[in-house]
Amino acid sequence: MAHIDAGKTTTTERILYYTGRNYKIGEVHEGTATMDWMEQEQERGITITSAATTTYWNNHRINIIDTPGHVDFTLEVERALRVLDGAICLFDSVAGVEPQSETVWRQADKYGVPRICFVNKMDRLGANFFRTRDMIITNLGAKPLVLQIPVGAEDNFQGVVDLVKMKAILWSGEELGAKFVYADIPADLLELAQDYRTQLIETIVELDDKAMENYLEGVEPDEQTIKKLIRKGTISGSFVPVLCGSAFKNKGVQSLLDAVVDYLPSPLDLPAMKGTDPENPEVTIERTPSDDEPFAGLAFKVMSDPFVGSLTFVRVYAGKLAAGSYVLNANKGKKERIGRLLEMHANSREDIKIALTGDIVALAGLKDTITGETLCEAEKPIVLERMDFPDPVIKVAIEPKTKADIDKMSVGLIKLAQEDPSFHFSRDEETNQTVIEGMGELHLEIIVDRLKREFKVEANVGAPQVNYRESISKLSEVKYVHKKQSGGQGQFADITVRFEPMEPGSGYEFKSEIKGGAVPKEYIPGVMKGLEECMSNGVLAGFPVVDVRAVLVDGSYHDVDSSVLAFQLAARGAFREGMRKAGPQMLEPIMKVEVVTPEEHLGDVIGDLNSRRGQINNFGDKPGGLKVVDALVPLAEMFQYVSTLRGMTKGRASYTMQLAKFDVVPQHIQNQLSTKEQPVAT
Ligand SMILES: Nc1nc2c(ncn2[C@@H]2O[C@H](COP(=O)(O)OP(=O)(O)OP(=O)(O)O)[C@@H](O)[C@H]2O)c(=O)[nH]1
Repeated sequence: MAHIDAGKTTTTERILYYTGRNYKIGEVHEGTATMDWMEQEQERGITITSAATTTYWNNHRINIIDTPGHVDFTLEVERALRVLDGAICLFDSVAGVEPQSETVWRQADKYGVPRICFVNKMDRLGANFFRTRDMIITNLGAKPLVLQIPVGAEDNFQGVVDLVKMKAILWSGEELGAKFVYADIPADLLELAQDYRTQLIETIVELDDKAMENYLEGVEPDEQTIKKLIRKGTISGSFVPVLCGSAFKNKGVQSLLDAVVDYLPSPLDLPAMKGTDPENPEVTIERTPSDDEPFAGLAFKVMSDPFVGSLTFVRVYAGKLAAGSYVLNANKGKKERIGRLLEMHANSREDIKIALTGDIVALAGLKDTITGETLCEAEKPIVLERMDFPDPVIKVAIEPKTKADIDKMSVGLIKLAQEDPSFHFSRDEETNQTVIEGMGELHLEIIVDRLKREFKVEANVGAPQVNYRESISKLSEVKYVHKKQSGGQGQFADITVRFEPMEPGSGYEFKSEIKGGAVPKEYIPGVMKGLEECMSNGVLAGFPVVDVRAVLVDGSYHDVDSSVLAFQLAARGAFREGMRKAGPQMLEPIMKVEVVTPEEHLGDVIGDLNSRRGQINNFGDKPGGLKVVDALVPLAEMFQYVSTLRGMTKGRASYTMQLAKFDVVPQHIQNQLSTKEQPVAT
């Protein structure tokens, strides 16, 4: 995991080569990287989908997922971190810890994933290992444990000093299979190496009383104990080991692989996986990671596949999964037959008979299972914790160029949405328009491109629009009576609903405080349904409503005329009235933007950000005489920023942005939005 361009794919290619999976090394810039197998990835030199690959090193099986760095594909990082047991966090040694590294670091924190840092690109002009180490402390708030220091840098980068063995490892060339030798530590590095070795030992003996006692008596732990303690502290998150190298020049990758085996957890090191009983969601169930436990696995990715229809990637958390067997989809309560079981190697595959605890495998031809669902042994059902799916922040209208393509487009959109839960689409029956929603301009551009290439649909695309939200600013309580008596059976429902604002990011919640059956139990689902329907359609301009709790406080019913439908209709009425009285407001996504620019363009960059309603938070210096500007800017003002910035700085500045928060839209813009038409394809 890393910021865009730190070298994830380049490093993964070396790993596949050294572990004997590939016989040649694919290069990202030549469009031949194995892991970037999609055409769009090869053309653009970026990773879009996460390919899962299995390989072996020192008698250990390693499953690798190479994640994208671009923020639009954050879902891929999220699902990889949900199912992997450890991560390598890569840094560009010139740029150090970049904004997207911070984001993925926080994501890894959320899932408690132990990690190793690899300071890559040590061959580049301006490489600085120690500055990057310091930034791990200041920017990530983590505790780095330096296991290697570099021998030379830039053109003269030769290898590393291994502080565990107290030996230099020098690579003798830059050719693919680059060979290395162990050598004595160069004299000019001896003192520095000794300092860092002392820091290393003093940190790890803290984890073991016996080792600490010995150390205080002047006896250092032996190599085996050092490794054991580094492993212990890495898994518990006490520190993060830091290594360095240059993937592109084939230096440092073998020792990185050793570190993966030595320090990152095996699936068997992990605590029992928590889940719930599908029949009774309040009951917690645990599954110990062991082949002897009943099978439980999580589907974390679904990919359409030209040969087998669809491939469902599953991480096995407990037990065994055999080809030809039946399992239960615990979320849906449906049985699925495991036809083919495949071990994936980037885009090739191998049929296997059985998968064991800890394995990541692909299942061919599952019928009902989607991303985030649990497969398990039918007699021992469990629902494992799902993963978080980010909500789309932008949308565009699309329309097939010919009427004949309408059906093909629907098929394509359904398939793409199955693969990618951060992509949504909807069809407005009234205007006959299809709107696609995603995480950013690049995300939607790739979707449209895939529609064209994989589903042969040419589409007209409208201008991107922000996915606004609506919320409320104060509490309101309304009584609403739905009554109809004209002809046929009458309808009656009476409810009182309180609408309460909630913390940003808390979504929507329903609660019932009904006592004594004022609204009978069987009608409450009607109220819930009516409210839920309205939540996707706010009262100001029809945007989804968030951060609201609706509490059903009171009501009454009629013995003959009340029905679920009547309560559903009452809830809709209560929603409309209640929201209007609760100080409704529009929210917009605010992006954290970081621009890196040569000093001479700094004034222009800042002026332009100001004109985009930007709030400049910070200035600073970057290596190479560059300036960095941090700002918060509404996403609505950031469309096409890439070309403006390029024009303004003659292509010398770069920027990244990510979602920081949702904030209230200024009133004059809210007024425009409430009257504006929804997006139209051009
Ligand atoms: N000089 C130098 N260049 C490197 C090194 N590692 C990677 N690169 C180059 O950096 C660029 C980006 O590398 P990638 O491997 O695509 O980076 P990535 O992190 O996978 O990028 P995304 O998937 O797009 O986020 C490519 O042009 C690589 O050749 C290195 O060690 N030294």
